[in-house]
Amino acid sequence: MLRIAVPNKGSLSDPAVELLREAGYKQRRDPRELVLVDTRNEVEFFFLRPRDVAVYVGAGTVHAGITGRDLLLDSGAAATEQLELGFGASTFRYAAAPGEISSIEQLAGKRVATSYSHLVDTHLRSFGIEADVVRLDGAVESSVRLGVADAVADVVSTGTTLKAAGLEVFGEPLLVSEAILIRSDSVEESTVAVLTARLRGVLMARQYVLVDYDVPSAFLEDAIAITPGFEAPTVTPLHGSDWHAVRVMVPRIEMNHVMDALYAAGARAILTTELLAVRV
Ligand SMILES: Nc1ncnc2c1ncn2[C@@H]1O[C@H](COP(=O)(O)OP(=O)(O)OP(=O)(O)O)[C@@H](O)[C@H]1O
Ligand SMILES: O=P(O)(O)OC[C@H]1O[C@H](OP(=O)(O)OP(=O)(O)O)[C@H](O)[C@@H]1O
Ligand SMILES: [Mg+2]
Repeated sequence: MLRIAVPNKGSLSDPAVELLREAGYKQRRDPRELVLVDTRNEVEFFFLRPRDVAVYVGAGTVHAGITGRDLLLDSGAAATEQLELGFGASTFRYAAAPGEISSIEQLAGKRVATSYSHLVDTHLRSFGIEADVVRLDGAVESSVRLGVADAVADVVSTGTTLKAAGLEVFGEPLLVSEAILIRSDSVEESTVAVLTARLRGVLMARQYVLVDYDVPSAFLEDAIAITPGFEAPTVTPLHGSDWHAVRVMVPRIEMNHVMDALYAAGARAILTTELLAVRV
């Protein structure tokens, strides 16, 4: 049975559960449940701390998991990024009190507080900088005000937490992160092929809509130029008339522009439909 690790709390937990549910997997209703067996899909889900997901997957006792790229890199686990999941976006950045430290070089000899000590150690070493990395469990933004560190390295999403702590980012981001599906290095890629295809299918269904329209044959090529689709749109002649029906996938964010352009090009009966899941 395939074993999958899922964050049991924090910002990745709800979107991860929602994604798996949309992909047809049974998911827990009670946040206290730690294990859930989906017999229909032959999958066992383990709800673990976000930081521990990569550790279990790296050990190979769990085949795959959902975590953040930043957490995977910090763990140093023997696991590989398999698929970007389109949520939990963040950057990982250095920050300090304004005017105190404004470049990575100035961190030499200073104390840097973080919950991601491996990631920060590795980054500083790659710049040849010797600094004292202070490992904290969370809420690292308070460490400067409380005199435990001179700078922090932490997850930044909206920047609200940093601002409230009176800190400003400096230097280039250490990395750009988002939620990812990871696979243990000790399992074949084929082990997680169905899981990956299902998740990719949900992500595509979220990004695309299905557009149907009728168009006079004389304007068919103009309309197809507006909606080229992935490979080619499905084109069907309409019975007893000089019109064609077209069905094509369109990126959701372009949907309204595409409908306007199709109408202007002579298309009519333009319908847009939500997709539930996709395999391409
Ligand atoms: N405010 C946020 N917006 C988007 N993603 C975030 C945010 N905070 C954290 N993340 C992402 O979520 C993951 C960390 O999850 P989270 O902070 O929920 O777990 P944790 O810090 O291990 O647990 P906890 O905060 O409960 O101690 C990282 O991949 C991080 O990039
Ligand atoms: O840029 P923002 O939108 O303000 O979000 C970033 C904050 O979110 C995370 O904290 P979390 O809630 O996970 O608490 P933690 O520090 O205890 O992990 C992260 O560690 C930052 O503190
Ligand atoms: Mg956190």
